[in-house]
Amino acid sequence: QKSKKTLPLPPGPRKLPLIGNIHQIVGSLPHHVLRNLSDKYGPLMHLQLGETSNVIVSSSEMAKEIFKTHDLIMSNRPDIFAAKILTYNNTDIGFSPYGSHWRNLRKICSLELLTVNRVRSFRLIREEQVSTLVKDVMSSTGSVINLSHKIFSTVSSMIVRAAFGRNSGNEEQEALLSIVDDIAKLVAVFSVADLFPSIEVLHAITGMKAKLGRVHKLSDQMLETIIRDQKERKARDNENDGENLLDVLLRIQEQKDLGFTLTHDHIKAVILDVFNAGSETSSTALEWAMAELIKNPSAMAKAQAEVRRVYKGREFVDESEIHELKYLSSVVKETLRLHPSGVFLLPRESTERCAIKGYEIPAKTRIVVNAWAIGRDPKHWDEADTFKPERFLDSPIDFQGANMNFIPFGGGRRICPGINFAISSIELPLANLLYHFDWKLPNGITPENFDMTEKFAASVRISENLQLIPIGYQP
Ligand code: HEM
Repeated sequence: QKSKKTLPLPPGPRKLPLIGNIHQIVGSLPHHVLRNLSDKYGPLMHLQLGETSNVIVSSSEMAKEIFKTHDLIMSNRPDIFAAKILTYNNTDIGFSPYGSHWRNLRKICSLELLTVNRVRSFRLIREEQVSTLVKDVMSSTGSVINLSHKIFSTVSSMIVRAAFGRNSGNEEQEALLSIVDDIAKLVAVFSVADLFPSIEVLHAITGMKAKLGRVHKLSDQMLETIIRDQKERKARDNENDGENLLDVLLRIQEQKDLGFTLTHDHIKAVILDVFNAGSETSSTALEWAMAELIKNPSAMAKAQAEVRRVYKGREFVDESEIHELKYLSSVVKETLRLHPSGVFLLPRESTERCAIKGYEIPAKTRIVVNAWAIGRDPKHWDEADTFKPERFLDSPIDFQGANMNFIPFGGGRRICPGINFAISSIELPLANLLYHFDWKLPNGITPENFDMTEKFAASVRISENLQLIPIGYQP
């Protein structure tokens, strides 16, 4: 829809001088706050937050306008101070401005780094980590365990090993994951200074600048050590145990016919992206899948019956038959519909003005898509708030962003390039947790009063850690 004359901005609540609508969005669960506001002002809503102009998208029809009709001019990311410092001046994939550098990195992802074959090549790593998880849980059968911790450590170990191979020691891994956790919190934190870009000194006054500088220095030192060690090891051992992600990037860097330069900093930025984009998101999804199955015993029984039938008599659920677990795969989809790991995906920024449904979207508007609200829209989902994996059983809806009612991985040009990686890291541990164990709630808690309250952190997680009792299952 092209129009020359300036149209009105999308509707939104009344704005106060200077702060605009900031006071209206403060609340513990911003995805709920924004959905409630959108119920009043519409699925394309304008909010002025300090100096920044924002459009909040809360329906699949409007998401289609962003990710399909206007995808080309909606594929930039806003400049976020924390991200800029931590991602080597936005030279990673996730925060890179739309342009040739970003295109080069995406090409590396789709041809080398995150291809189906590459993800498949990490099968052994996943199976080993999940086997460690099963043994660990088995040793506590009958007593209460903190399953959330075990899930996070399993998924992160899979990612660390895929990135750096088998040799990174436990201490190094712990230190790295703690930095990644700090980074996630710093980027997720609602930074007032980002809403007033003209007042640069705010970043220093709020203490953000110093904090970011410290974390960046630590993460940089750690990446330097890992890269140096890996180069030395390759030169020394000449081992050939399959390429990890860092190997791939170092090899590509050497290629002379690339047509662009992949610098040392770019490699660090991309590796950091894989951790930041991959570990918390996949762990959170797995945690919610277990929580929903505990809350819904009949879905749990169906998922367990399926995996116990397909893997009957086997000691371990490996990846050989995992594609046959149709119900399990629907459980993962239904989990991501109700609990997308990034409730607002990653913010976009328009590069040119455009018109959507008769409203003006000026250039440099931040576009925030409430994927959580879209996944629960009663206009498109029957019993929208109910966990019903069956709805995906005979449905063609996949993760690739073709159906705008289901966009946990985003859509358009900037859709998540790690979908295969993510789904493999969620399905295998889930299948094993269901095959080897029955699960009970402690202290007289029943599925009915099991608390599913959310908390807003780096991603939206279940408020309390999953405290559950595993009971070893013998076929
Ligand atoms: C359940 C797990 C995951 C979820 C829900 C998820 C979701 C997302 C979303 C919503 C975006 C923004 C897309 C957009 O702007 O339209 C994104 C971007 C991204 N994701 Fe994922 N992701 C997951 C796992 C992973 C994994 C495992 C990796 C890598 C191994 C990864 C790598 C990335 C990267 C590099 C980007 C930036 C893409 C760009 O800006 O061009 N993600 N992800």
